[in-house]
Amino acid sequence: MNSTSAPIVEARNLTVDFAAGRGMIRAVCGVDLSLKPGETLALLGESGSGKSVTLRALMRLHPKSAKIGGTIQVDGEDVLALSPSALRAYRGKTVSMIFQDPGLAFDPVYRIGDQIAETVMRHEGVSRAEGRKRGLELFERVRIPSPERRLDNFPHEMSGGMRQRAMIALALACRPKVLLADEPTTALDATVQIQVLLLLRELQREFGLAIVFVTHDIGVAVEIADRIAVMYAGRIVESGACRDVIRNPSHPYTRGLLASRAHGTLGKDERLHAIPGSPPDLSAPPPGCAFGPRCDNFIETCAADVPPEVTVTTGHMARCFRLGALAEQAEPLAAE
Ligand SMILES: Nc1ncnc2c1ncn2[C@@H]1O[C@H](COP(=O)(O)OP(=O)(O)OP(=O)(O)O)[C@@H](O)[C@H]1O
Repeated sequence: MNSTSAPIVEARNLTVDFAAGRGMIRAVCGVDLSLKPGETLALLGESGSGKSVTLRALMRLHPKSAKIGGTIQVDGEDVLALSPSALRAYRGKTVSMIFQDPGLAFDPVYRIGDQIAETVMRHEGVSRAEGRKRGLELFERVRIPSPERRLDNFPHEMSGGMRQRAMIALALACRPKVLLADEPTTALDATVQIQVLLLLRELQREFGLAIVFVTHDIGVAVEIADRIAVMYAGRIVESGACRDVIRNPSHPYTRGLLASRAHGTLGKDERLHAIPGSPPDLSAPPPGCAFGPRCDNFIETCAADVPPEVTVTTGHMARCFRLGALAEQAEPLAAE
């Protein structure tokens, strides 16, 4: 990663609202994100915290009914102002996405090699043979065994781990600059998960990709990310370099995430049992700090206002009125 280069992804004061009954749900409230080429940012938080909605907004994949505010600049383009044709080029050539379920990326009735070739042909105007050649190179690169033969597979003919690799190949087919990853390893068993994370790290170095990686698993975030942004109820409540956030977790929610992780590997449904209570109903969020009702350090001020960003150390911030008091109680957490 080049620490002096300008950001390739920059979102400012991003908001996403959905109509819900007679009111609105604010799923993303004033998120700021900045990412340099070759850098990985993990968006970490429990279910419903707004991670996927944020990621989809960067891809402009939110439903038409959603109302989006703020600004998104990617590789110098104003993403929210792209015309339909510019948006088609943007998706694939500038930014690409991988999912937990490769079924979202592949059409089950076409051979995988044809789908990769079609994507390259559509974006780059090359011949089918060229598209196929790119597919073969990518299958070799993501280490799919017998790549020539595997290109002729239908998606259901591959194992879960192999389909995940094929989806990564498809996502990289047009050499994007930014990869958006929505829990791509969550459904895989632990060994395959590590292999896919290592592969993503290698590809990132090779292609200089910037990656935004959504996960509910702090262990996965530590494995893949340079920086971590912790989301709660649509806001980033803590962010910083991975080592700073892990060594000195400053928001009570981040501490809860780390404490729950310290109890062992958690399944998707049993995560975060260490934090009592559940996230707020976004159609009627509590006043002030949304984490307040679950927080052991709650004081009246917390219900009065949304906490501002407070600097913990350079490049590390948390949104909490109690940072000073918490720092005094801090015990080093050895989660690395
Ligand atoms: N199309 C939609 N219409 C209405 N509400 C939505 C829509 N998509 C998401 N939401 C709401 O936005 C909130 C944030 O959802 P989001 O999927 O971003 O959470 P997440 O942190 O990615 O969690 P998960 O890991 O479960 O996907 C949730 O309350 C969700 O119900």
